[in-house]
Amino acid sequence: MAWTTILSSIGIGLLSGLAYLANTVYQHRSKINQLRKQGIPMPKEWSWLTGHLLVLQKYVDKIPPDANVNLAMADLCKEYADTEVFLMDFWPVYPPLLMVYSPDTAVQISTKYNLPKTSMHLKMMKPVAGGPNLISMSGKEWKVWRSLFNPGFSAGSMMENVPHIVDYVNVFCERLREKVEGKEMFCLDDLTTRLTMDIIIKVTLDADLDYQRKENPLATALGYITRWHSFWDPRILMHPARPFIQKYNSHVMNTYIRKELDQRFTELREEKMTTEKSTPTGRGKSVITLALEAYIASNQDRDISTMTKLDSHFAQYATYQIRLFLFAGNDTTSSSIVYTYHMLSKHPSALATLRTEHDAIFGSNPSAASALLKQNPALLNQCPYTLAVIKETLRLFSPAATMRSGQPGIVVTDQLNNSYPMDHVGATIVHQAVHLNPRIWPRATEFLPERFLVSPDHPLYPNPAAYRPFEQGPRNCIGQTLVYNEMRIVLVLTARLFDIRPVYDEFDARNAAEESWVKRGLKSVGVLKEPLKTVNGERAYQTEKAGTHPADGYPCRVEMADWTGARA
Ligand code: HEM
Repeated sequence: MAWTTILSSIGIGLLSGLAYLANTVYQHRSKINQLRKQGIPMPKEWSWLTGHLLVLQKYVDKIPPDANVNLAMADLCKEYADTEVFLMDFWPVYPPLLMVYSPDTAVQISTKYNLPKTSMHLKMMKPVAGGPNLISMSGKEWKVWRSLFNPGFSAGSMMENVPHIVDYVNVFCERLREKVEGKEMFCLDDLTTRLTMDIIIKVTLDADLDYQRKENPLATALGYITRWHSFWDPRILMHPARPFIQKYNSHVMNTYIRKELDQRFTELREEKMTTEKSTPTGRGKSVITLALEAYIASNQDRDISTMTKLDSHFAQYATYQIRLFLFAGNDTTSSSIVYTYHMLSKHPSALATLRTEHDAIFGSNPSAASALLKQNPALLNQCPYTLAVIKETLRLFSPAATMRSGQPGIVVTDQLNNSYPMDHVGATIVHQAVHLNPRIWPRATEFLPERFLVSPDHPLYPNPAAYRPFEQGPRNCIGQTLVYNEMRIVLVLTARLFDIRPVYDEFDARNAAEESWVKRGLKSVGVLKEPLKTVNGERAYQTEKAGTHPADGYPCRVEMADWTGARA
């Protein structure tokens, strides 16, 4: 009797669970079905069970297994060239999203309505930041933290960082020289990631890690978190080891940052107690300093001598933001530096124009540029072609995108004036697609830095709404001035000294030679397939590794350049 009761209770529990699940699926999919009936453009292979998940998979299968999912999405976008907006039902993996690559619709989402972030943002960014952060926050909470950090990332503040960046780039040059001497093949991505890590840690924590020369627990922990992070790849997201690895490294990062916060707080407190000024002087506005100044300012009613330690809630939130800066400021910039070298190696005439510009601004001796930049950081602003090269690289290889939540009553329109109600759907602006939109960009796939230098009446002049590597509107990237400075300094100090070229053929041949005989045998009888190695003919495709690192870390060789330029 007791058994029958237990079994029937389990049965009823299971049935109720199934009924709840079926009802949730039905409720969700019927909303999409309704939009389908209203004629909202979307792939027709929609299913009540899987939505559009399998549709995207078809495109993912056409690119290498480690390629960035946005490259597959950009391919799918081409099928909606008339509207430049279509719906993808990714639920339950992601919310259903309008895929947008029309500049005008993008402006409505980012600027006109400034739609909030989705609940997925916190979920996706939590392993990286540890908790709520500038990327995931919305509304008032976001505004408070953003205004707190805006001055620290201002153009003026960033100019103050130029001398530090020059020092780190000089170490990067030394490392490149070692590679020249060693005549070895190496992964450029590793060197640039260490460089950008040194820079972002200096700007954020005011600390010198010298990570280009030696290991450091903070940088290593962030490296692990990044390697075990993905916005899409189920092989990483569902890996059973992932939560443990991330938890451990999260702890390492929190401990390190908390120690820095406490130490800097004690310094600021002592400084404040011994000076009359309310804000400390003599220290650059590093992110950590700004956060602490705000904390002290918000406690002005308290006697500073009684504030012996940081409020733990504040310290926790400040740690999340600092972790975000370290993540956001490292990988994206490092990949972008690699892609700039890649473009220059493919376009020798652009490289020559860039070098000529550097000769004109910094004189014919490349080694003199460091000292000149330190003396007068504003010289960076006299290099328009250098900036154009960077902008064009970021157009062709954008490392990010934006996702926003829907809102009841919001309706966006496409270029044909079709309406898209956003009551139940969010939106993603697909940067890789908007930047290659052939309706907007003449010769869209070509590397033409001059498009950023021509006057508005020139056919190449870009539509400002179509160029959005850092997004637009109030939620644009806080770090963009830092990125432009960093990348310009790297080019000024390296482009005339080194010739860097990719050596994927050599890398692939070496790997093939080292392949086990079992693998070779299985390939020869067709059991194992040779994996795809290019996307649209590009071997250095963007991968799923956070920050869209180039495939296989960009194997390359470097030689001293025989540029004589102005000296000739
Ligand atoms: C090439 C390098 C970079 C690119 C392409 C890039 C791109 C972007 C994009 C597209 C967004 C909007 C994301 C969204 O809407 O969800 C964003 C936001 C953000 N980025 Fe960057 N970023 C870069 C480097 C940096 C750096 C160096 C920092 C330094 C701290 C940084 C910090 C942030 C932060 C904090 C946000 C959130 C801003 C907010 O919502 O208020 N990024 N970035």
